[in-house]
Amino acid sequence: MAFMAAAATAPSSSSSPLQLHKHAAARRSAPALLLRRPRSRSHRNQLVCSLDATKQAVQEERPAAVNGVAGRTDCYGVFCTTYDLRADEETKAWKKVVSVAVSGAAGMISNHLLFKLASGQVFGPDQPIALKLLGSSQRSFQKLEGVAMELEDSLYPLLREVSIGIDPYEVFQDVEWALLIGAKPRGPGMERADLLNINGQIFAQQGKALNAVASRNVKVLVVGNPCNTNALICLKNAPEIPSKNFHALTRLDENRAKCQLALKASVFYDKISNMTIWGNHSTTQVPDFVNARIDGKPARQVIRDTKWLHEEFTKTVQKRGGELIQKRGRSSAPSTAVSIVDAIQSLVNPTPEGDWFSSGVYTNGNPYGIEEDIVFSMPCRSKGDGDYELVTDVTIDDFLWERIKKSEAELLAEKRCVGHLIGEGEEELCEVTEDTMLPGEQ
Ligand SMILES: NC(=O)C1=CN([C@@H]2O[C@H](COP(=O)(O)OP(=O)(O)OC[C@H]3O[C@@H](n4cnc5c(N)ncnc54)[C@H](OP(=O)(O)O)[C@@H]3O)[C@@H](O)[C@H]2O)C=CC1
Ligand SMILES: O=C([O-])CC(=O)C(=O)O
Repeated sequence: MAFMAAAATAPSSSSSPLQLHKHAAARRSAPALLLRRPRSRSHRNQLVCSLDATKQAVQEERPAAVNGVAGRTDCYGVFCTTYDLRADEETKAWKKVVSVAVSGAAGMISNHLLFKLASGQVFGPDQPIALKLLGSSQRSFQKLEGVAMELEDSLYPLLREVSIGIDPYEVFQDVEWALLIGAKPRGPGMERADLLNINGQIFAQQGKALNAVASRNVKVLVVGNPCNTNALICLKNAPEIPSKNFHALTRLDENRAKCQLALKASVFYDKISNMTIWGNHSTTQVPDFVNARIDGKPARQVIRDTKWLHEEFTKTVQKRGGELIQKRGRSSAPSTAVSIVDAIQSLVNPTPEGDWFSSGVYTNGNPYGIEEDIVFSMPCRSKGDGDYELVTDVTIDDFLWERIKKSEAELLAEKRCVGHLIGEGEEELCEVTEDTMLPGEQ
């Protein structure tokens, strides 16, 4: 296990970034240790070297140590610099550091997301952040080092700690947010069932790790596809964390739907509100024009072209990811990163009066009659405390309901495929239907 972390002692809060770099240079040759920030003022001048031998991880699921020595850590650069964070918090009235894990941290989406997180754009200008970057293998460790170097060179004042690792039991320790982006793309000739199984294993392991070591109120956002079913697998493997804390990212679909309505209505997209994506992040998703509003009016009062709404709008949103791949040669990354930011901000800020946002959440007593025990995208509101409630004042007409049932059926089929990963039976032959595709698949 290799790990890189900041610790806390001098320099003082008045240190300039340049001074921090000088300290970094001085520490670059320091022996490799797991450096943890002291938790109290009395420990400020200590470096705590901990190998945490008591961790009860499932050993056979854990990767081998990167440098061949279990518990050894690698530390370099400005994030090894010791500093007095508490003094910073006091003088600048900063909040307590928020600890955020990101898997797939060397991938394309993270390439955009990490810099938004570090800049303060996501959690706010008074919110220092610790980033814990998770890779999948020894091979990826070097890439993570490269990512950490770029973060270091960006001199973000709010970025107080960066650690990298390939063991989720280490990386997820005490994290308050887990942004699970890392997943295998579908390779040539790979069946959807294989994808569900391979990525499902990843999310089962990460769910177990979160259950073992993360904050008891960690918020988990699953991005890696197929994200709804991966989120279900993750939450089923983390029984000690509230199921309500798990989300599958459908915010990109919501943003795409808003863009299409704005284009059709010839308005700027900030005029579109109350946009729901129902169901799976797949080509069965249901972008809801029935409840959407344009400049405060029902979308159907502004866009009178029912055929367009029923046929083109729905299909365009469902297949937007695929169209983008065709044109760009790779799947959406910057817009996905933006939508992850939107999704987090929707949970940490109060939802504007009368509006809502979409998220793939666990169906447990939902008011719409959607099958329970799956992860389904639905309209949510938040008070800004990280939690959410489902919106009840929506109309579901026959058009929507018919399509919602289709997406529900797809998710139930996916759930049957991964029964062996959620403690519900043996591995079964997966029913792959034509509809069971990611937005990016043709
Ligand atoms: N929900 C949504 O709206 C969207 C979802 N996606 C999905 O997001 C995922 C990531 O996309 P993108 O960043 O473009 O993909 P990339 O292939 O660029 O990056 C994926 C990263 O995941 C890492 N990875 C693979 N397995 C694991 C693991 N077990 N633990 C941690 N990291 C792992 C890979 O690196 P390494 O193996 O070297 O560690 C790689 O860096 C894909 O599944 C994609 O389909 C994409 C767009 C929208
Ligand atoms: O299919 C993919 O990997 C990309 C994706 O989810 C999207 O663009 O919505």
